[in-house]
Amino acid sequence: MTDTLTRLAATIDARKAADPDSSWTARLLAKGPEKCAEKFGEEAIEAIIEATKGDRTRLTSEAADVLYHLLVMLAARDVPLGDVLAELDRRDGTSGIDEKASRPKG
Ligand SMILES: N=c1c2ncn([C@@H]3O[C@H](COP(=O)(O)OP(=O)(O)OP(=O)(O)O)[C@@H](O)[C@H]3O)c2ncn1[C@@H]1O[C@H](COP(=O)(O)O)[C@@H](O)[C@H]1O
Repeated sequence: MTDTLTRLAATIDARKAADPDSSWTARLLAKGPEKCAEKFGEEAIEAIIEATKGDRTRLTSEAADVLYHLLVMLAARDVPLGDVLAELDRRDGTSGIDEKASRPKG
């Protein structure tokens, strides 16, 4: 899973210098980070719709779209996937319930 995402992130990074006529990623990146973020939001909503309906096949496909567009959005803002994975590693073993309870009240 991580290998797949790392490979895809590297492909997306390489597309920063590609021709928008031959690469969908390059075309998306050329539209700017705001458009990439908007596109990610659209894909997330499509995944939400399929999750709500309960169609596992369509949800799988939409989830793949979400992950691809998440990586494009991160690339558009020069946030390395490695930083996100490191943040997940940092959280590993900390229950969300415990983390929430430890937040300052107010
Ligand atoms: N994983 C993907 C990937 N997932 C989705 N898409 C494209 O994202 C686009 C989404 O377009 P739309 O907005 O029309 O999507 P949609 O939601 O399906 O369409 P509607 O419901 O809105 O009609 C489609 O053209 C998909 O083909 C992707 N394009 C590229 N990749 C990966 O990126 C690599 C590089 O691609 P290029 O940059 O095109 O060389 C590829 O080898 C793939 O590994």
